[in-house]
Amino acid sequence: LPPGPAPTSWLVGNRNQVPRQKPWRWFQELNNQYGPVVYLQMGRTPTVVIGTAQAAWEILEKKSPSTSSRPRFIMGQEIMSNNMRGLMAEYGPSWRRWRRVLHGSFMQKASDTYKPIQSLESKQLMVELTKSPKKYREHIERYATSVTVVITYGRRVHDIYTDEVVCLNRQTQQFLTSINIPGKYLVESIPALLYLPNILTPWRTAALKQRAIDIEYLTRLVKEVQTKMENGRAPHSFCRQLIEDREKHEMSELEIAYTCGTPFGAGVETTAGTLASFLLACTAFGPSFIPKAQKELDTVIGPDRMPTFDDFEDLPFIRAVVNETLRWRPVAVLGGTPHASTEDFVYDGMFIPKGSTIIANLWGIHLNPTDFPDPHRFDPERFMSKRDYPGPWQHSSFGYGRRVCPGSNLASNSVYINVARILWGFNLSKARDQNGQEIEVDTFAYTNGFNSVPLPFPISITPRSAAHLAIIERENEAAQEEMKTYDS
Ligand code: HEM
Repeated sequence: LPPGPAPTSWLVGNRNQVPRQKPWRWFQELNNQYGPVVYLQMGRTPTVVIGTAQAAWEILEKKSPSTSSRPRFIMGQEIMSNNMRGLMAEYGPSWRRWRRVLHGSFMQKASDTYKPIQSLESKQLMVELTKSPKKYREHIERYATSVTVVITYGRRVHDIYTDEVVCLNRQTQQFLTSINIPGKYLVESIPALLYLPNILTPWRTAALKQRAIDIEYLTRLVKEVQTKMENGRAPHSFCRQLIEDREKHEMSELEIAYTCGTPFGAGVETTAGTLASFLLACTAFGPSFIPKAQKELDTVIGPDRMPTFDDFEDLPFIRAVVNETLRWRPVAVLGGTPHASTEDFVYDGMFIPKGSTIIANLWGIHLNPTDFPDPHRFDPERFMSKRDYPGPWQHSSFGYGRRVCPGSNLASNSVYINVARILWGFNLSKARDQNGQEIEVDTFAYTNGFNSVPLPFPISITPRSAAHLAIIERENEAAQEEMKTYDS
């Protein structure tokens, strides 16, 4: 077996040693102490923590036929979701069908068809940042949410606090996060408890209640799209596509409903959190990279128009800023949902048993000084030349193997277009207090959740010039006209 700390007891193994707060830091320490692959015993489940890009690539990419399943999530997947959420599904025919559908709608070429709405929503984000810069967090969340809901159901989101779809989805995600905490429920370690009657299992009741709420609103949203299709008023959307291709994919109405819930669950907090990290990096490290970024933008774009997707190839430094943002503070800090092995195998002389939970700790992988010297420093220059690093992106933000993030193109496009435009249009620096002193920010102040996103921080965001402001306003006016089609 790989090396690791001794378990504290036969029954719970190492479970009680795992810190409740930011366990990724402890995992990083273990990898520093024991090596790139560490073994833990979580209850009865063998668990492997990977701490380097190379080991993660070898295990999760090269051995992907045996390492692409998920651990059992009894509360979140089996009870609350009746095994309907593909993200937590075990590797098998039903996951494959779900994944094929997502590929068809989100990978490479398909994701290009969403660029127009990403561009339009980004123009609204720009104008919102001019009007109420202190509410930057609300604005980037509205951007990420509205793009997701337009793509999924063909309708916009104007207010993230009152929109019904957003509130219901948020409740679902919060419930899911609150029950998917390792060690919280005994039934996760002793599945035989599932056979007890309902009266003896009160933990089941709340999860079943949430399941009923989810089924009601997820199916209602699909029916709304169906009605719009019948009336000839449904813009193109993921949901409409699924309804049209229903027979080809052999999906039930409920499967369509849950599949449509996927982009919200996986794509909103990740995208908004990454953009928040970008703004935090601007606040903490701005003078070291913003001048170079703005010089590139001024040379290639100039002050008379905003950057677009067509400028992507001509903006190498902006692309480097995007990659560095994804590396510097990986939002899916533990590599997203863990993988699970479906066969015994040997890696570098170490035995990995079938049924192991495998965690690719992105905190350790991205903050490994061998691959990224001075790793906590935000430095886009790392991405200006090709380095010896496994995989297509030179970072590991989107995970590995057959489970690699199917929304990676959509997400990268959102990060690119907003990073390019925000750097083009705004001066970004530390906010100042009443005495005119700069307010320092803490680049480690992040949430403890499944996704780790920056806690609120102050930042100064002001238009670079009157000319930039005029273009931001003009572009937004035209964008609002174009987006009306999603409001009917
Ligand atoms: C910056 C934004 C994003 C980041 C950093 C990110 C990262 C990740 C990571 C690390 C995984 C786990 C991969 C693995 O298991 O090895 C994942 C899975 C996933 N992501 Fe993303 N993601 C982002 C945005 C999105 C978006 C916009 C979507 C919308 C379609 C999406 C959909 C998914 C789905 C469905 C999975 C589960 C795949 C499966 O289990 O087969 N993600 N993502």
